[in-house]
Amino acid sequence: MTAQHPPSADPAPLLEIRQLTKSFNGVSALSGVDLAMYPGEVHGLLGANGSGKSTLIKVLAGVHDADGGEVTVHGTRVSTPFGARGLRDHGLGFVHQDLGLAPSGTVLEHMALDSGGTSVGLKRVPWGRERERVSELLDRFGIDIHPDATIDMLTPVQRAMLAVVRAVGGQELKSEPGRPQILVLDEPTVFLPRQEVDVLFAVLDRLRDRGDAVLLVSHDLDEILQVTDRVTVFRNGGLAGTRETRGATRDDLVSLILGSKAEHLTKHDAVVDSDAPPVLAARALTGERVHNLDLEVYAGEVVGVTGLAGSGTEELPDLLFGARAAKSGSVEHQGAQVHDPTPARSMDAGVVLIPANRKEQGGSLELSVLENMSLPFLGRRAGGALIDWAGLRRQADETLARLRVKPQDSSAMFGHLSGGNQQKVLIGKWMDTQPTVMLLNEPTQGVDVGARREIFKLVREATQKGMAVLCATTDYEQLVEMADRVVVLDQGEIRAELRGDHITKDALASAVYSEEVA
Ligand SMILES: Nc1ncnc2c1ncn2[C@@H]1O[C@H](COP(=O)(O)OP(=O)(O)OP(=O)(O)O)[C@@H](O)[C@H]1O
Repeated sequence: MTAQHPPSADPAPLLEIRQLTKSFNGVSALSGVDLAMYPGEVHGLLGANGSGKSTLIKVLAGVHDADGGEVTVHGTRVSTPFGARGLRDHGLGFVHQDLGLAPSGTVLEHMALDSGGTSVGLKRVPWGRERERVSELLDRFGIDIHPDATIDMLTPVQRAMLAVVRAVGGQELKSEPGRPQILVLDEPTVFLPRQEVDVLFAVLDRLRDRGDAVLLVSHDLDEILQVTDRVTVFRNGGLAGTRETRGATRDDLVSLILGSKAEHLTKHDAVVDSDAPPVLAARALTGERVHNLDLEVYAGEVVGVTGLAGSGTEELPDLLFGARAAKSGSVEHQGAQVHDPTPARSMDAGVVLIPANRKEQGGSLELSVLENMSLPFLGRRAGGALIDWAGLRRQADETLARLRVKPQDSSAMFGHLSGGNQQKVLIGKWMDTQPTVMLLNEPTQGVDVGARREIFKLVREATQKGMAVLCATTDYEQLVEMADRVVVLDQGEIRAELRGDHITKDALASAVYSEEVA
C-alpha cells in the first residue's frame, strides 16, 4: 500500500476549514484552526491527547457548536454554528470511535436506518431494494459480510469496515451520483488488533482511488505514515503544521506533535530474584481461549503477552485478575494457590488490572477526576468516618502533573477529559496504590507519543522498586520498549518466548505469524 499525493487535476478542496474556534467554560479547545482536504486524499490528523482533534470532529458533526470560523464544503460556504446535524447534510459522513452499531441489529437494519432516518411519520421500508443496495455496497468495497448478520456476529475489523461503508452509503443516498465523498474517521483502528488494520486500510485505498477525501484521526505514527497522503498536526488547540506524508519521518511528526525533539528511552535489564516465588503465576489455567497455560511473573520484570486476535492475549489479564472465571486451573499469589481468583482477592494481594475498555470498565464518567482517583484509597485513608480529601487531592494533583494530564485540574469531570487523558488518569490512579503486580491490557490505546513515554518511564521506575507487570498488547513497538520478556500465544498456548535484546519488531512479527513453533 503506497500513499500518493493526490491533489491533482482539480485543485479545489472538497472541504476547507478556516479559523475554527471552540472553548468550554472559557477554556480554549480549538483556537482558530485551518484544514483543507482535497479529492483523492487520505489526510491524517495527529496531536497529543487533549490537542483538540475530537473537538474538531464533534463540531463538524454538530455535537458541539463552534464559537467562530467557517467552512466551505463542495464549494458552498457554511458559517458557524452548524446546528444539530452539523455538516452531515452538506456531504460529510462520520465514523466515531464507538462506531455507533447496536449488537443485536443486523447489517441490513443498520443500513436501512440511513435511507429513511430523517423522514417524519410512517414510511414503508422497501426491504428488497435495500437488500440490493447494501449487497452492492458491500461487494463494491470487497467486504464479505452477510446483510442478515447481526453486529455481534462480526469481528472487530468487520464492524469497523461496516461503519465506514455505512457512512459512505448514507452520503450516497443524499448526494447526486458520482459526487466525491468526505469522510471523517475518529480513531477507527484504536480498538483493533494491529494485524487487522490493513484490512480496513484496503477500504480507505478504494475511497482514495474513487477521488474521495478521508480525514483519519490516529495516534499510531506508523499507521499514519503508511496510509495517509498528507498529515495535519494540532498542538494545544492550534495548528502545528500540515505536511506531505511522503518524505516525512516519524521524528518529524513527533517533533510537530510535542513541539520538541523525541528523546528515546534507554532500557535496563530487569533485576529478577528467581529464588523468590513468583509474585503471580498461572497453573494449567484454562478460559475461553487460554488453554492449560503455565506462566510465572517475578517481582521487578515486565512480561509482555502477544499473539493474533483470538490467541488468548486479550483474555489472559482478566483470567489472572479474576474478572473472568477460569474453566479450570489456578492462580498463585506469592506462591500461595488461589483456586477461585476474584477481583477483590486480587486487589487484597496487590494485583491490579487496567482493562482495555476504559469507557465501560475503567472510570466513572460522571465523577470528577479526583473522585475517580480516590476510589481505591477511600478504605485506606478513611480515619474513622473521616476522609483525608486534602491528602487525596495532593496525591492526585502530583500524579496529574507527572503524567501531564490536560487539564491539570482534579475537579474536572472525568467524562469531559479526552480519551487519552482518561487513560493517563486510570494508569496514574492504580500506580498510586503501589501494587505488587500490574496487569495491563492494551495500556496505551489512544495515548499520545509523549504520554506513552511517560507511562513506560513510570512502569520502569515502579519495576525497579519491585513491582511486576504483565502487559497484553498487539503493539510490538510497545513490547520492544517495555518488556523484559515476551510470551507469544497461539490458540491459547505459549508458542514462543523472547527475551532481552531478542525482542525486536521483526522477531515478534515472525513469532506471531510463523506456522512453526519458533
Ligand atoms: N464537553 C467538554 N467539556 C469540557 N471540556 C472539554 C469537553 N470536551 C473536550 N474538552 C476539553 O477540550 C480539550 C480538547 O479535547 P479533545 O477531546 O478534542 O482532545 P483530543 O485531541 O481528541 O484528545 P485524545 O487524543 O486524547 O482523544 C481537552 O482539554 C478536553 O478536556
